[in-house]
Amino acid sequence: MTATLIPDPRVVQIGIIGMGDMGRMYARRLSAAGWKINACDRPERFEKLKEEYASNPLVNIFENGHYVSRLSDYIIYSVEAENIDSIVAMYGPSTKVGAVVGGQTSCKAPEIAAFEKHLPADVQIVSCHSLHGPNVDTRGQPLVLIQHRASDEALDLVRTVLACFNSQFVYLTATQHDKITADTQAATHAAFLSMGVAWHANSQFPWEVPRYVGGIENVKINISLRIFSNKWHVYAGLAIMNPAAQAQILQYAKSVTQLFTLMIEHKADEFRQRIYAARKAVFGGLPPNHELLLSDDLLDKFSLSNVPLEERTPNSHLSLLAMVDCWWKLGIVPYDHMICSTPLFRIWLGVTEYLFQSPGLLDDCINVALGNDTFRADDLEFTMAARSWSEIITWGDFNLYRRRFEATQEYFSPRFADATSLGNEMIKTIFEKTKQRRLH
Ligand SMILES: NC(=O)C1=CN([C@@H]2O[C@H](COP(=O)(O)OP(=O)(O)OC[C@H]3O[C@@H](n4cnc5c(N)ncnc54)[C@H](OP(=O)(O)O)[C@@H]3O)[C@@H](O)[C@H]2O)C=CC1
Ligand SMILES: O=C(O)C(=O)Cc1ccc(O)cc1
Repeated sequence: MTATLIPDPRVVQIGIIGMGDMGRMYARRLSAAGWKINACDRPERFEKLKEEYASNPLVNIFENGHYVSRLSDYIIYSVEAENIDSIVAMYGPSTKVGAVVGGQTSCKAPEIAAFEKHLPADVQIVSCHSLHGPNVDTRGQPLVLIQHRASDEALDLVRTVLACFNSQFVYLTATQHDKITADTQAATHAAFLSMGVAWHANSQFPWEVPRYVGGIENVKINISLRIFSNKWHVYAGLAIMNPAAQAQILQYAKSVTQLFTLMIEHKADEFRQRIYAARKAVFGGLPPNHELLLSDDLLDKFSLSNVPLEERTPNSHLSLLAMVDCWWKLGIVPYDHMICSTPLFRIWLGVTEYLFQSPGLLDDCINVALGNDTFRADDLEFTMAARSWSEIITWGDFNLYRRRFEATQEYFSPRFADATSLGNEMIKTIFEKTKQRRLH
């Protein structure tokens, strides 16, 4: 074992290239645990970043990734997925001899390809992915480690450094990672992105609208706003750069369109049979009388709305019916991926389970979908939004994705602070509640 691989904070230096939301979160937690950090963002941010970290003696800011790379024993690229190749091409050849390199991007195929292409042969590759956003408590959350081109000692180094997160390590190959995260994240994000765009298109702030009152509606609103408060490229990257994700978003849009068409054609039997078949495929394997992941009481606590609960209107829940239909059509059993799931996915699965497994609720929802026009205009906009996201992602158009995302982001931005703090509470409560089931 070389000296650079001794996992000792007095010897090992950690490099972080990209001091955005995730890079900063890593720098904060790792330096708090005593690790010495060398970090940079774009050269034009050098002075400001240096000033910002002046009071933290364990975080040394450098002008660019060359300086970070030549000094550090374990380097994490925490940059936009779209730019990973050009950034590794730039700084990779400056990597310290024998160092370990990894990345935080959400789709590993392009990241690993960039490492293989641009890193010197003596450099080892152990990649990582924290399966949660930067403001979530890292404790107990899945943290994927990918020992791609690396000795067991190199993996040990990464494990020792990241141990201070108290996350749950999940060991995968890059290919397994991309398949599983596509299954958990792609269609989940498509659903929430479509809700946001649909509300925007209808000029609604849903928390002001009486028909969006109640537990499930709270989740839709909080999570959708949470996604729109994040950076567009996080979602664009993992959807556009992961081919498995593209196929799933396409299927989600198809499920939404086909179910909506059956609704407006009043094809009640066909609609009902299809939903029941989807329920059997996705939830049929659960033991009888299993405990639900979520309850309405729990979800009612997290509301942005002042509208009284008594005014609750039953919803067609097209977004949720289509989610289960989509899982069924793709042969995905979402419970298989709990060990590698993000908070949003767990919540979304909890809500779908609640709708499909609470006695009577699914039939109420099917009846509303077929016979009640209250949500027709919303469902029409939702269908169009789902189709539009799917097209943008299929075309791989980052610019159009950004424009579509940022227009709706701006519309909702006044409520992001409230939605984020409520969303954090919701994630914390639901995380505690679902701990048992999550790990099985
Ligand atoms: N946010 C999240 O919830 C999660 C994100 N991820 C992934 O982690 C990665 C980082 O995400 P996040 O922190 O949210 O995104 P940010 O946009 O906040 O951070 C990326 C940072 O890298 C900077 N950067 C770009 N080019 C360079 C360069 N040449 N040298 C140094 N820095 C550079 C960016 O600058 P500029 O903005 O000017 O381009 C930006 O400050 C992404 O790949 C994302 O998909 C993974 C898990 C969760
Ligand atoms: O929980 C989610 O799905 C999020 O939206 C946060 C997120 C975004 C990107 C990732 O690669 C991992 C987590």
